[in-house]
Order: sequence, then C-alpha cells, then structure tokens
Amino acid sequence: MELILKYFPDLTDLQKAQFVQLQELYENWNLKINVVSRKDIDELYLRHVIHSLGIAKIQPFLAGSKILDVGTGGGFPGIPLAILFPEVQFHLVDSIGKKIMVVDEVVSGLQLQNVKATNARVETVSGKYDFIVSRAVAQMETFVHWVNGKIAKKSLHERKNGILYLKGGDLAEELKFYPKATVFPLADYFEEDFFETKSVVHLPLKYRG
Ligand SMILES: C[S@@+](CC[C@H](N)C(=O)[O-])C[C@H]1O[C@@H](n2cnc3c(N)ncnc32)[C@H](O)[C@@H]1O
Repeated sequence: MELILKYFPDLTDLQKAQFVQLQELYENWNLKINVVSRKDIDELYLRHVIHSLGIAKIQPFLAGSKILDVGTGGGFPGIPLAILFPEVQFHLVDSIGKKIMVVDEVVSGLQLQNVKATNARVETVSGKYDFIVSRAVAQMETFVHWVNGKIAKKSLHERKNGILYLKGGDLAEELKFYPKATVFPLADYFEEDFFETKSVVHLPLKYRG
C-alpha cells in the first residue's frame, strides 16, 4: 500500500481500502483459479497494481469516458484503473470464462460500480470506447485488427482516442508500421527496477462508423 501512496498520494479512504482489499481477494481466488503467477502474487502491488496504474500516469481518464480492457485475465490493467477512476466506465473482456469469473468476484468484493466484465473474444464485442487498454495479449498488428471499429468518434481527452498498451522490451520491430505510435517509458514515472524496460504505447486510432 505504501508503494501505491508513493505514486498516487491523493486517494480517498474508499480507494485506499479497495487497494488494500485486492491482496486478500487475489490471494484467495488465486488458490482456486490461477490468474496471477505464484511468484507474482507476493509482488502483486508492484508487478500488477502499479504496473496497471502506469497507464494513469500517461493518461488520466476523464469522468464519463469509456475504456475497454482487452484480454484482462484476472483484471489487469482494468481493475486497478477502475479503482483509481470511479467515474469512468470500464469494460473488461477475456475469452476464458474462469478468468472472468474471478474478475466478477473481485468486482463484487470491492463493490465497484463502474466495471462490466464479459466472457468473449474481443473481436465479437461491439461498442465504442475512448481508449482501449491491454497488457500481454497480442502483438500490435493483431491487436489493431481486433479493435478496429471500437473507437468513439468524439475525443473527450486532449490525447487522441486509441490504444494504450503496456509493453516491455525493445519495441522498434513491433511498432515499425505504426509511425503515429508514441512510447512512454514507465521508468520516467516509477523508480523501481521492474519498470526499467516497461512502457505504455499510445496508438491513435481513427473512428470507423
Ligand atoms: C497473458 S494473459 C494477460 C492477462 C492480463 N492482461 C494481465 O496482464 O495480467 C492474456 C489473456 O488474453 C486473453 N485473450 C487472448 N486473446 C483474446 C481475445 N481475442 N479476446 C479476449 N481475450 C483474449 C487470454 O484468455 C488471457 O487471459
């Protein structure tokens, strides 16, 4: 929790309580359904919560905006972001039913009112979103293909609507066909070694009616 407050000092009491509760919820659910690797559960806040919240450092979401989390697994990055932005609507999607069941349990445990979770392949999901977030799901080319047509026409934020993807390592090859992509290194925001090679990639996407 100290780690979260180090980087996000302005949390309400409710948000602090929800972040604290995450550890217990994931520890319990992970015993039944493995959504976080055994090693990572001890470092839940660093490797999952703060990493997810890296997106918030790059793009604070405005009230009323809509965010799609593709391949959310056990709820990352969607759940930490939904705690941080209670006035933003989050749609968490995963093709594995058991993972969505864990997400539903965590959402109801935290009493989050701003999260909807759907068990589906994202290609079959309709709806328009300001931003589409993700971590560790697919290469950019495949991902862009999946989410085409899911971007809202009107931009509420100064930054253009599009993808905000948590990526690691050297992205030159993966992004060579995307000159409009911007890479934001998370080491500029977080000092822990874990973030040295991590970044958020913003790729603006056009509205397609
Ligand atoms: C490596 S896990 C990452 C989970 C989570 N984003 C995280 O970082 O902890 C990848 C997830 O993507 C989901 N997935 C893969 N392709 C998908 C698709 N086309 N639509 C929805 N979910 C998909 C898988 O079921 C899996 O849960």
